[in-house]
Amino acid sequence: MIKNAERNILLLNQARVHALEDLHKILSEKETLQGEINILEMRLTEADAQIKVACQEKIHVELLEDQLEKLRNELIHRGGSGKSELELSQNQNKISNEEVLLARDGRVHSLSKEVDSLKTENLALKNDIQALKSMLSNVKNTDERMITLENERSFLQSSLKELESKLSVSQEDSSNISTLKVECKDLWAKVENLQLLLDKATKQADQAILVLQQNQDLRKKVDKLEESLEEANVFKVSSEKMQQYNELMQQKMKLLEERLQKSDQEIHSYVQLYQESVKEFQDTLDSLIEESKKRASNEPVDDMPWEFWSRLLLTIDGWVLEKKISNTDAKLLRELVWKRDQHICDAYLACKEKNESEAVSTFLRLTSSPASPGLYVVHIAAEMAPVAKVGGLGDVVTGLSKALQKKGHLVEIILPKYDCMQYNRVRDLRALDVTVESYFDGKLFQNKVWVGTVEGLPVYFIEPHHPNKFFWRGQYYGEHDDFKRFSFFSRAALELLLQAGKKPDIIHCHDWQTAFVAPLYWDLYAPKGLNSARICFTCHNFEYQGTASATELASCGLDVPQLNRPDRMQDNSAHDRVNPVKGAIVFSNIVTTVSPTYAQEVRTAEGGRGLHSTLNFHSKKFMGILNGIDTDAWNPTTDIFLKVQYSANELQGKAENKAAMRRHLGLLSADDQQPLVGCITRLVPQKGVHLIRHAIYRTLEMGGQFVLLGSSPVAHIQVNLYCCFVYAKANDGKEDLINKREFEGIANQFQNHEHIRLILKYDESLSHYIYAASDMFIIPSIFEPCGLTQMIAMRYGSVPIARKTGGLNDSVFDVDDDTIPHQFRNGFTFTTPDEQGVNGAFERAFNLYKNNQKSWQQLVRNDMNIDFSWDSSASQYEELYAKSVARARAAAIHT
Ligand SMILES: Nc1ncnc2c1ncn2[C@@H]1O[C@H](COP(=O)(O)OP(=O)(O)O)[C@@H](O)[C@H]1O
Repeated sequence: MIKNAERNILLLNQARVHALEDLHKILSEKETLQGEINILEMRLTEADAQIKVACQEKIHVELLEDQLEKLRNELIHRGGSGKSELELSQNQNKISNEEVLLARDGRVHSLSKEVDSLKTENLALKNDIQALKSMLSNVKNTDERMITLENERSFLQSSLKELESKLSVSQEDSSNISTLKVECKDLWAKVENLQLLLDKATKQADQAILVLQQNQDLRKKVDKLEESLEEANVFKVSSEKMQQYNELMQQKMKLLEERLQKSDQEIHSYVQLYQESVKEFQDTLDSLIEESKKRASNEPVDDMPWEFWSRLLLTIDGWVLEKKISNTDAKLLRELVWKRDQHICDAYLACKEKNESEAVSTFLRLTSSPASPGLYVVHIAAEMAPVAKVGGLGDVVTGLSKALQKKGHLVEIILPKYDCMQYNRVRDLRALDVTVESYFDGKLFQNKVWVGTVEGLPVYFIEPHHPNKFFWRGQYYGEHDDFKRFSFFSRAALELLLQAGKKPDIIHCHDWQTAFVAPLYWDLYAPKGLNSARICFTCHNFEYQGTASATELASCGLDVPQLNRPDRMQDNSAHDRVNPVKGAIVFSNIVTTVSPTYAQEVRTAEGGRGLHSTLNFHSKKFMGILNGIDTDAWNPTTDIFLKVQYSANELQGKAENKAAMRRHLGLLSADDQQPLVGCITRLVPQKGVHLIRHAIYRTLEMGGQFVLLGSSPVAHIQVNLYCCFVYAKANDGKEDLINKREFEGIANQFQNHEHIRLILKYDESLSHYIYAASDMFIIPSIFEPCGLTQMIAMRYGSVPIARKTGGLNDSVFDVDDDTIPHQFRNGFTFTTPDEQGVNGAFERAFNLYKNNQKSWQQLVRNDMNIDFSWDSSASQYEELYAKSVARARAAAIHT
């Protein structure tokens, strides 16, 4: 701004100098013209005087002519009476008349000549006057111009003064800013110091609480001892009373024993009844499952041409002849073909892209377990899209389950029944007529069990009847008792499986919230008979480990001294704390994370958040599988949230969504070719919030538009400072609060801006719309376990600009990276998470968009055609599950 102002002042000064020069010229011109006018006026007066003299002489001449005429007439008159005398005198007169006439003629002639010359001079003078008049009017015009120039000059001077004052104000501002920056730095340093102090204080407070608790326990014991001492004293005083008291006590004990027996009998009968109903429920379920399996396996596939079945038979025959399969296997396979069995049809279609030996083993799998074509997988999770979704975890649970279901496995999901769920996305929700009792804090609590389908998947919702109303909090996470809430849920979920007599092959738990399942399963539930399963644990983000004071683990019935050990659940950095994620790594059969690059990163000290040594120790069972996306839910050709559906072959629809969204958000929509950058994210430090902020300003500088849809993981973060503090302590939420506040500030700054819009909330439908409307999508994460937004963005034709980390490194490949084959290049990447990194990638993206629309459109089409479905990732999970189950079965046979 200062530079602009200075440039304007310079221009104004130049204009002022020019105007003054013009003024001087005009003034000198005016002076010379005035001189000329004066001379001409003098000459005019002279000419007027001459004209006057000439006129007088003319009058005189006319008088003379009259006299002459009169004389002539007299002569003629006299000539008639005395001619001879007269003739003489006449002749004399004639001579004298002639002389007079001659003289007169000469004068007349010279006079008329003079008159003529005067006339011509007069005429010339008139012309001169005319010319002078026109010059005079020109001069007047110049005068007017001069006046307007003068006005302009004064106006320019006033704006110059204004600019000068602005300049001084902005100079003051900039000096203020620099002092503010210095102050800010100081403040940050102070904040950091305070944080350190806070951490210390928190640790001390924790220790103090422990000591306090121990003190309280001791005090209770002392109180009890004192009480019993007093009692003993009282009883000592009167032994009679003591005897009576003993008798009374014995009677009471008898009564109590009788009542206990009765209630035991009652409970027993209730338990029996309950077990019967559970068994009934399980039987019906099993028969339904059996029935559906039978139906699935018995129902012939009718929509395949006979040619298909014949080709299949010939393939099998070929393999027998080539001795690739045994006769018995061939017989079984032929039978499946004759029955036009769905599984062999699926197997054949799945093998299309595979080589022959892979195809043979796929077919042989059908013959080895014809009765059970798939696995029984139960997911126990805290999120599931779209009913209960905070971030990617929800998407993964639904996407992976749907893909496994498509591959022929039986998949079920167990979720908490949150009050804030999207109930309209659950079909046929109903409460079962049974309740499941589960243990917590030394007591048993009832759990109501609800069932319904979500995206075609069977889901069980657990509603605990616990006085703390664990899932009636209006939000999913961020409560002070999250550790209790989710350890309770993990145990209740296993209880449901046990009491319903289910025999899953795989129990798949996710993130710290359901990580308790792994130790609970092996320590408590396998011994109780729920022992058919292998445990798979997926960590979607090692940032969140849910550590808590070791004593808290006892609430869900786990043995604290047994588990708070360095090789089990003890946190690697705080030995009085337990770490659920570490527990799940130790106790699970399969441990995965959500991308191969992230799997490598978390095995290093920088990336593992304290768990790298545990992961390295258990590396044999640990691997990274890149997430997919649910391509049904994220499909621009069918997406109901869009203004217009579109596909890679018909990109006009995308442009229409862009125009409609700009109108919807009140952004300027004059120029279709103005690039629109999108960003949809949780506003947490992991996502590179400072780089998102930078990207907003950079977009503006480069002539683009920016739309941010950002949510805070803690809904009440702005309003409830106390909760924030609690959350900050438990989950490092302090920075989230700062980020959220900062973005609120930026959102306000750009409230009515024509190129920027910041929407700070969670909005599923708007997210779809933004993916469709944007041309580019920024993901500048500091670290990113997998990231789904880059894949969704590409599916909607929005080209990603991403930092090379974690799953982004496994899914976004730079258009200018020569080490990557052309067909895989799909976006713009940068390595260092700083402003230069963002700028470089941004400039390349903007450059291609603005200068080479043809290539850009091709890139968009390529991105939209990439297969990000769960298909191949689900196959990897399938393989891990199958291997683990096979190992367990083999081990069972050997024992
Ligand atoms: N503010 C928001 N409104 C709607 N959806 C959001 C919002 N923020 C993130 N999402 C969605 O959450 C998912 C983010 O998944 P991912 O990229 O794995 O990040 P994370 O799980 O770390 O939040 C995507 O489906 C994205 O569309």
